[in-house]
Amino acid sequence: FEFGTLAPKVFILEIYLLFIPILGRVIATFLCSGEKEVDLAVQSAKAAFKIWRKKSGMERSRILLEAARIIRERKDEIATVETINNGKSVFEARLDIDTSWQCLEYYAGLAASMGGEHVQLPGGSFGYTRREPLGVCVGIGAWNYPFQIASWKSAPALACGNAMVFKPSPFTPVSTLLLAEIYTEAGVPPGLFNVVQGGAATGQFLCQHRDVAKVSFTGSVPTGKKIMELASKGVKPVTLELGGKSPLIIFSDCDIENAVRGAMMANFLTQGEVCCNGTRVFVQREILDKFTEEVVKQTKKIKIGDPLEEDTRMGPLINRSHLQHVLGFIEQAKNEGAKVLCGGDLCVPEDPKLKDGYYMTPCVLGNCKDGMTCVKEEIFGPVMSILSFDTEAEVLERANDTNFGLAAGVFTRDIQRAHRVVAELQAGVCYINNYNVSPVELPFGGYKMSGFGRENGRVTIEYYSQLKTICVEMGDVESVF
Ligand SMILES: NC(=O)c1ccc[n+]([C@@H]2O[C@H](COP(=O)([O-])OP(=O)(O)OC[C@H]3O[C@@H](n4cnc5c(N)ncnc54)[C@H](O)[C@@H]3O)[C@@H](O)[C@H]2O)c1
Ligand SMILES: NCCCC=O
Repeated sequence: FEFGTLAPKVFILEIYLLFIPILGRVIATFLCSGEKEVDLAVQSAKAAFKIWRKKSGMERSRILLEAARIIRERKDEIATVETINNGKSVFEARLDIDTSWQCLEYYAGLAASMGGEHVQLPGGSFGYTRREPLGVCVGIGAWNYPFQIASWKSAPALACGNAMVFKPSPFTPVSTLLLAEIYTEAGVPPGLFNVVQGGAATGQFLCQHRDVAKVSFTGSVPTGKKIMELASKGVKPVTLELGGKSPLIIFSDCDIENAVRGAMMANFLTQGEVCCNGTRVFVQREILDKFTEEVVKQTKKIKIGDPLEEDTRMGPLINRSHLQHVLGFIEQAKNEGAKVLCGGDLCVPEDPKLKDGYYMTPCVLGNCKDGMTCVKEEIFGPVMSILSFDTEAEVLERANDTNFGLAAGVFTRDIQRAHRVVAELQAGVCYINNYNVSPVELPFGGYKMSGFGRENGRVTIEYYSQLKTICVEMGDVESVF
């Protein structure tokens, strides 16, 4: 809940109220970091960077492995904090924490093998390249995967020898502090991973800071554009992990049970508040009725309620205004001719203590058409839109008809068709016969307005390092003068 804004260059403290979505009430207030605090954080990261960059890859690797070990050991505690802060089921939060320590382990594994190449030149001369860190990197996160986002950004950054100042979303400020605590306990130099709290103004101070070498951002497209603009003023490289409206294509020759499970995974994790969700579900006409019937049946079975209970699979949305925003999309979908096949209502769980939380029933919309708002815009809530199609060529054209390009999925038993279709899909991450799995060994990121740069996978090393070329002369200088 943001109070006012901070005009650039004017130092006014903002106060944030921290709501707990499970109960719908304030559990804390905190002050945001202003220009002065941001500068202190960057300066302390800069001092830590001087020590860290001198360490060998093996030394950095050992510390990252120790941090990964501590995260594994504290998994339940971190997952509980994440659930209280975000509202996602604790079952799911534990999976997020798993991909977090796995990410640290993965980049610990790469840290020691980072290096350049040696090139022979005429006359015994030679050249070589060094892969060097960038300096102080900034991470800015969204509220849907707070701990995971901070881990996915900091692990490759630190493995490459950088320092990081991270700003979580003001809606979910807590779990990143645990990550900072863990890095410190694991042995990183003080200040190497700093956390500043706040909203847009704090984020702007970070992006504009002259000692910041790079900005890695996860959030919405409109904010991504602003960040790119700010960073361009200092010619700072940016990674943008932005929103999506991804297609999931279900061909009639698929294994229907798997396709239904895939569609559920593609739409209802974290209350549907997932960037890469496959919310445009294109189903081939021959199996439309059967698929729809089964998806609706499964959706109605999702247990909504206190996300700290083991068998809950859907908790509250992040806050009241977002809940209203999502319900507004459903109202508009009805007005535009979509049919609510299930859900889409406010939900008051039986437990009286949850009565003020931000719960809704997961929704499946039928009779959807390409031009409807629910099909075109990112809803970021538990709302699946089902569309029918007849041919492969037609569905490809329609699937790609969007400015977003984060993810896409296809379900079919025809292996040739599967690869032919994903080759044509304009999306950074494509799934064949599954959806929303995130192995950290594979790069993650978008095409088109869903952003650029990647997280995870070997390639991300290139987004957190720079290449130096050294040219060595073994003979005399042959001057042209
Ligand atoms: N592609 C991905 O990996 C990915 C992952 C998670 C979420 N997302 C996207 O994030 C969005 C939801 O998250 P959100 O509501 O937190 O997004 P948001 O853009 O509102 O905010 C994201 C972060 O940016 C900060 N911020 C806001 N304005 C800023 C500014 N002018 N300068 C600097 N920082 C600023 C916010 O405080 C927050 O920390 C969705 O669109 C979703 O698809 C993308
Ligand atoms: N598990 C990856 C989710 C990132 C997007 O919100």
